[in-house]
Amino acid sequence: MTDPFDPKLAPEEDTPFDVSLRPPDFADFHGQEKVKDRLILMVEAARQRGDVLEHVLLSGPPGLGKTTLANIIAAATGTNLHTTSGPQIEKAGDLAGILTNLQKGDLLFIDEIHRLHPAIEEYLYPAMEDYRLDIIIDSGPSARSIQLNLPKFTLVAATTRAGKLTAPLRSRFGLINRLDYYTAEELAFIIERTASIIDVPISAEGALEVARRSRGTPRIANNLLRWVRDYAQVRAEGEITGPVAIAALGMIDIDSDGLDEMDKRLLEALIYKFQGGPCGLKTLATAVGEDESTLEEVHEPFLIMQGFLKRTPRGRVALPPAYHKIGAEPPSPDGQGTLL
Ligand SMILES: Nc1ncnc2c1ncn2[C@@H]1O[C@H](COP(=O)(O)OP(=O)(O)OP(=O)(O)O)[C@@H](O)[C@H]1O
Ligand SMILES: [Mg+2]
Repeated sequence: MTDPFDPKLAPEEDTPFDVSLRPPDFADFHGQEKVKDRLILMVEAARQRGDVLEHVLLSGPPGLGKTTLANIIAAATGTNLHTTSGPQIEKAGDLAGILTNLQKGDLLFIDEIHRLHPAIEEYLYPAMEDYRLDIIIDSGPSARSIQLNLPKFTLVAATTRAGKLTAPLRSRFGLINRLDYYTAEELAFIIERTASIIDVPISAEGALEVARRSRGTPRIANNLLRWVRDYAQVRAEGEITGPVAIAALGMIDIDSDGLDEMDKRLLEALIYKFQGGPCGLKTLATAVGEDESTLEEVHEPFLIMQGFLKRTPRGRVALPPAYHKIGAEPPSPDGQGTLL
């Protein structure tokens, strides 16, 4: 059952809350040091040469800062940012409209680029490589191809599914950056920053307790913080201390590892219904009543990173910590299951 108060159910779209919390520049963007260093260097190199920045791909699970970084890159290069997304570009004409509207040096941000239609993707290749658009007008015998020259622009693309990108598209990016989950310490820092923006007192211990339960994800950390603030205001003295954070997050069934109800349901299904796996994604998705892509993009990467689950060619397999998490006995190493 879904809990209507689960802050993780807050819309994925950026709410005004989200926008006001977005770090405006590299200095305010905490964590992802490697990615940040590379981007800062690229921006500086382009600036010194008076050139346009190379195309950049940002990949990684939802809520880790891809859109935020695109905005920061635009601010750092002092260029106009045009934002669109894979599913929004339905026809080649939509892409042509966007590209022909760009001015030299502009930054085009395409979110969810893995959802771009393959036929449209092909128009993007010459646009990215040679700043040229080949479009076909008319159809049948009178079909003609015309070429338009585009201004030199930078494509910043984001994807939660880097593996789904075609090789030709991937090879056209100067730099591919994978964002990783944040450590609890990094998230605690981000939480303290957010707390000061929304003006709620928080202790170091309180920030760390929220951070540990945030699945390595700043968006979740900010959402949980919002809930903990409400709790602290109504049930405590207003300050978020360690015990206040623990009690607040316990009330919405977020456990000490940040696992939510769907994560636990997934592990339970895998262990109790499918004897710990291997179990195919489709079967698992049906068993827990969740969409396959949500399991694959949101729940699994975190469970894998935490060592609860592994993906094998034959399907998903539960690892010993998963059994402990749901209070089941792991199978003995000799392969004789002791489950039932
Ligand atoms: N490094 C960071 N420091 C501080 N806040 C951050 C950081 N990264 C992300 N955030 C916060 O988390 C929120 C979500 O980030 P963002 O929208 O950039 O994620 P995303 O990777 O684009 O997610 P999606 O894949 O769902 O589009 C932002 O509003 C921002 O406030
Ligand atoms: Mg985004």
